[in-house]
Amino acid sequence: MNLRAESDTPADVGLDWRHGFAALGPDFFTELRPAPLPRPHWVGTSPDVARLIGLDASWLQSDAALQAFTGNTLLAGSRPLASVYGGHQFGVWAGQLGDGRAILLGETAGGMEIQLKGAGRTPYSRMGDGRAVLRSSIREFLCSEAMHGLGIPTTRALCLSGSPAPVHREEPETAAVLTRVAPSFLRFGHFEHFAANGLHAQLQALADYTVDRYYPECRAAAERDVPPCAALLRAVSERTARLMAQWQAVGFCHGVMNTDNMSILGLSIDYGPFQFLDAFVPGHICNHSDAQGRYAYDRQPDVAYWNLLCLAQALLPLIGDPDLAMQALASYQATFSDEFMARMRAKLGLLEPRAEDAQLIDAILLLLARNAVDYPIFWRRLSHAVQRGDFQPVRDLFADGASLDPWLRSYAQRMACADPAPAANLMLASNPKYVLRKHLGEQAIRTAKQGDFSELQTLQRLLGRPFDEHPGYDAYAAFPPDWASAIEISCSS
Ligand SMILES: Nc1ncnc2c1ncn2[C@@H]1O[C@H](COP(=O)(O)OP(=O)(O)OP(=O)(O)O)[C@@H](O)[C@H]1O
Ligand SMILES: [Mg+2]
Repeated sequence: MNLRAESDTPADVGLDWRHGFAALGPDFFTELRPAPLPRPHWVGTSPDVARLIGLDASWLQSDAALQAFTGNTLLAGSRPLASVYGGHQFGVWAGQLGDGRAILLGETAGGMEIQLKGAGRTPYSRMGDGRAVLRSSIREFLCSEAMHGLGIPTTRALCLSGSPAPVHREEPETAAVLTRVAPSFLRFGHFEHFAANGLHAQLQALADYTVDRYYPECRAAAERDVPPCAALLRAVSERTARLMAQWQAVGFCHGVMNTDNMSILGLSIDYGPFQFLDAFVPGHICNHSDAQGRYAYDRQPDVAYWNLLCLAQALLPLIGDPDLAMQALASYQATFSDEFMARMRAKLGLLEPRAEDAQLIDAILLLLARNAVDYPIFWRRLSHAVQRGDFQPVRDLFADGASLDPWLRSYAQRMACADPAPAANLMLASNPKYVLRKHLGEQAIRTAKQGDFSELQTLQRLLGRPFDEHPGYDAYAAFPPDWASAIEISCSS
């Protein structure tokens, strides 16, 4: 088969481009073409994301789209490049990492960057092969769209293609290319790279670009005697705090919160060894490679703050005064707490805040942890219990149902004057019925490896609207099977 990468006329699909990042110049990236991948086939597409970037959703089904988004042909007007970044991995400065396997095609006129992950080696690939495997790409495809369905800021997934090309990880696997979309793929690690190398002019240019393009309100801060970079740090810190609150409330464990996996826009990015909690185990470690539990579920808000300290350190040459940098981070904890409380109140159906809510929330989280209760099922059952006035199905989740009764009495008192209907509606819109449990992703992977993508499509549909009932699909909202606990997810992808 002719792989066409070097020869074909670029496919013109009417996308207008503006290439904001590329305008920064060659210190920030290397221009290169994606490496061709033989005999590609579709694994999944997202018409919603196609519409988001102004792409004809029916064209997305075509062979021309398949070739373009596998990197075998170029899209007219695109300007492929791999960017350079660094990062702290598991708390240790890892030096230059850069994008070893993601190639940015450019930015659409509508302001969305399009990136191919797994599109071949780049100058930043180090020892890697530049590829991504089908297994991990399916997890990223589904989780990106699941997070969006949950209303949590995230990179999006436009499409996923597979190929019989072999890729070696712990065992032989096959290659895949994920096309993802976000306003920007800039990470804390981009700033750290230039700071660590003393490239302050480039650091300034990157910060100016980020402020002008994504945080224009930070310029106005200069008029109030706050340097724009300090205002930027504060804005990133607050977005990150809100993201952490959303992750914690929904029971999402990222698994590899290195600074190169922290988005400068506060998006969830890099769906590697992630997991949505089944049982509520606060110290749960989802990454099999994380022996110390650095990225355990309950450590995530603190890790994010540590990562923000790294960002502050990187921006210090531009901010000048360490006190100003620390002041910029000062609102992190309060922003996290406020947002977390707001999310948990919604989960409990509490329409207006009251001082005693923190106690009610702490108490239920403690009970859930002591009894290792299934986290999504607890909240969904509680929502139905409020709706129907029957709390027995909630009590049934606890080995000793009576141990929940004192809390249920406090909760009933708190809800006493409230009309249950709006409370239940809020709860049903805040407590998803469907989350991408580890075993559901695994089922979709197993069937996809046999060439059957129906399971993936079903999950895509359910997780895209996770608060809806979807009659007939209760099995996807059930307890995990016994074999789920044996699935081990590592950094290998
Ligand atoms: N197979 C590979 N070949 C080349 N580079 C790789 C490979 N796997 C990972 N890398 C690079 O190593 C760095 C750290 O990897 P990490 O697993 O955090 O990210 P990732 O999964 O590649 O992707 P992303 O963060 O873009 O979602 C990244 O910069 C990535 O480009
Ligand atoms: Mg990464």
